[in-house]
Amino acid sequence: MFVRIDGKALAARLREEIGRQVSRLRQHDLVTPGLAVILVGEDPASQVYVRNKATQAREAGMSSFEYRLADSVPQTKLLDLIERLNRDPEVHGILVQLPLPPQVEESGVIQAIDPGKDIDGFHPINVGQVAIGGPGLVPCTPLGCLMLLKHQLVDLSGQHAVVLGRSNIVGKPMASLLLREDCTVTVAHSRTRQLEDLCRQADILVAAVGRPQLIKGDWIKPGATVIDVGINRVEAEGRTRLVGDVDFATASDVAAAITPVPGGVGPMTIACLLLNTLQATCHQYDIPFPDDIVSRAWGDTTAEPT
Ligand SMILES: Nc1nc2c(c(=O)[nH]1)N[C@@H](CN(C=O)c1ccc(C(=O)N[C@@H](CCC(=O)O)C(=O)O)cc1)CN2
Ligand SMILES: [Mg+2]
Repeated sequence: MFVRIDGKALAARLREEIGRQVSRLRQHDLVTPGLAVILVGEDPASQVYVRNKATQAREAGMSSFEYRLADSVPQTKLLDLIERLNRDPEVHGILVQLPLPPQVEESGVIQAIDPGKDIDGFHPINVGQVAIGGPGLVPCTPLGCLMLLKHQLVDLSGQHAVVLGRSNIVGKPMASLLLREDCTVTVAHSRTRQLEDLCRQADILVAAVGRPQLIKGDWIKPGATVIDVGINRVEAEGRTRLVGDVDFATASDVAAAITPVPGGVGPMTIACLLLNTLQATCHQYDIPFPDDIVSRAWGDTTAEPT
């Protein structure tokens, strides 16, 4: 039986459980987790994502601090703000929404964030921890993908996972996380030869290439589990529609399970951001982090954050 993996519903349940944990911290007068979000410029999609992050943080009982900077902001001003937030005791998680305008150098900005408050998990210290299987903050999109995979499959050991895309935000950390689950991992990208043949060998296919509906049903192994990370806006018949990197209609005839777009990975990204904020807060206050939070939310054996 084909399964449409309902990331939207699973993310809502996870956010509810995070909210319960936040109110537990607040009831005991321990701390109110605080999330600071920095947006540079006026990219319409980024504005929506930042608004959703702030709203969902408040709904979970967290404090939310939003900083909107002009598109032309000098790098030094952005770094000064990050430095101030690093020292602010009411802020436990900091993120800078990507993409950044061309005059701002992304890696310098990411490295300015205190690794303990880097709830995006983009700082080289957290990237390194994910790669060596150590403690640290895991990037939200691959963490959400892993949770959806474990919800669907429970045990990933021995599965051949093909990750399409090698970005620092999704492809590379996704490959590290799947290796930690004892998958056999292949990372493919724009220069990979015989891409279709490779995809057909995948028990697990994670598509993060940003090419609308590139992956058709005949690229997929029968019974595979497909995670679609793509968020592509396409114009059709005078309307804008959101589609993934996977052609859902043909893929659903072949795959066992697929995440839809919208309503799959995207909502999990923001739920995992709140989870990372809770984790960062607990760590900063030496409060035990409730390791079973995902299974509490979903009532199953799904992956726990690391
Ligand atoms: N600092 C960061 N920047 C960016 C990240 C990130 O994780 N950290 N990821 C993306 C954008 N992103 C979060 O920031 C994000 C993208 C999409 C969604 C989402 O819920 N999508 C919905 C559809 C929404 C729509 O209509 O556009 C869905 O898939 O159902 C959430 C978060 C790049 N930048
Ligand atoms: Mg690529």
